[in-house]
Amino acid sequence: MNATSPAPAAVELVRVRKEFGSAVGVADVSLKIGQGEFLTLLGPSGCGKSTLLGMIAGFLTPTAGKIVVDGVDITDVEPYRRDIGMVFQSYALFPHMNVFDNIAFGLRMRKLPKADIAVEVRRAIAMMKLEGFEERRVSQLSGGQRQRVALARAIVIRPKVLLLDEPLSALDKNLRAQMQVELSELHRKTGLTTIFVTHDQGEALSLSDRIVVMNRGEVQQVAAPVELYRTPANGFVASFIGEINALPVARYERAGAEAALVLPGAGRLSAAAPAHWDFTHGVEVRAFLRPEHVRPARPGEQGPNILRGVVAAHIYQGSHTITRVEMEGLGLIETRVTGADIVGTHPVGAPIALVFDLGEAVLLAAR
Ligand SMILES: Nc1ncnc2c1ncn2[C@@H]1O[C@H](COP(=O)(O)OP(=O)(O)OP(=O)(O)O)[C@@H](O)[C@H]1O
Repeated sequence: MNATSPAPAAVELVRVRKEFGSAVGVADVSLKIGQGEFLTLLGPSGCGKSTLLGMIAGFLTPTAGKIVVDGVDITDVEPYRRDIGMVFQSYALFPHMNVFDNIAFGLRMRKLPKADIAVEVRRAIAMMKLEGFEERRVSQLSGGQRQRVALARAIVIRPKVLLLDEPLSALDKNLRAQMQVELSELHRKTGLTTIFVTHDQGEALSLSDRIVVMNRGEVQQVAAPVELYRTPANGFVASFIGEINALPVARYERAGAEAALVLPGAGRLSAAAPAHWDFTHGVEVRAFLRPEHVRPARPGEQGPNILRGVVAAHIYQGSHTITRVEMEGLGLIETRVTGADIVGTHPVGAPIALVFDLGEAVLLAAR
């Protein structure tokens, strides 16, 4: 899906706002969600994700603004009339009912004929791979199975929009990874417009067509995962998505095709300026550089962009090691190297030289 111009909007939020007394939970959010799009609301705790989702579902009334689904203003429509399926972290299933009855609940409320209910429930059961569990009580299921029942219950009504509020956060790491794949498959098979809430950036990056990064009730950036990772719009997004080194404010110098940063007390870094670095010579900028773009210098290596520091810590992560280096004028800088050799070659406290690949940095105007 295109990051800037989604297909015809399935959901449109127009200056949606929610105040709780004097506190602002969601501040004037406008957003178009494309038909069939998998859109994720991502942000730290308290940024307003659940409040925004609650307003789309109809559990919360906006203080101002409008919510439109398939061209119809539903701002004042009761939740159960919105044709929206919802799954929560806590499952919210009926523990005394069996799997079949849990999934059939929404269809019975809609007074569908019994035979149709059986057909639809069987379809949802097959889609969520729950065959054989129809008669089981929910209390006799594992966490992953319960979440699959919750998903089946949400999709069985053939909703216009599927809302998922941290549905995987109660699951352990392996099950979570497996359920991510299942969610992806479910989305592919149903083509349902999906709005997913998470504070887990890895989950957001792997599942979404587009991600909405929120902070303090406000949208910081809306973009496809790769675009968000490579070209974050501001310091908050840069620091929130993936690991990144935020360098101190520096002076930007430009001479022909070469750009340089003069970092007070640390030195100078330079690069062939990428085309999008259109800063004026002499302005103050901040550079953000991922750990994979900072590497230990080879023994005896000379050249530009090499700065020196002292190893502060190693964090061994299996396939790679994150090494933290204390650098004068820069503070702690992280480098990411394959394997664990660096732990032996550069023990904590040893001097180390790092090569900065400045051309890969995200550069933002310092304000
Ligand atoms: N019923 C309420 N009364 C007062 N303040 C509220 C209420 N619900 C939410 N808030 C506030 O609104 C802001 C947004 O909350 P919200 O639950 O939407 O955040 P979130 O991003 O979903 O967080 P989390 O990831 O922790 O669930 C927070 O500052 C929260 O304290």
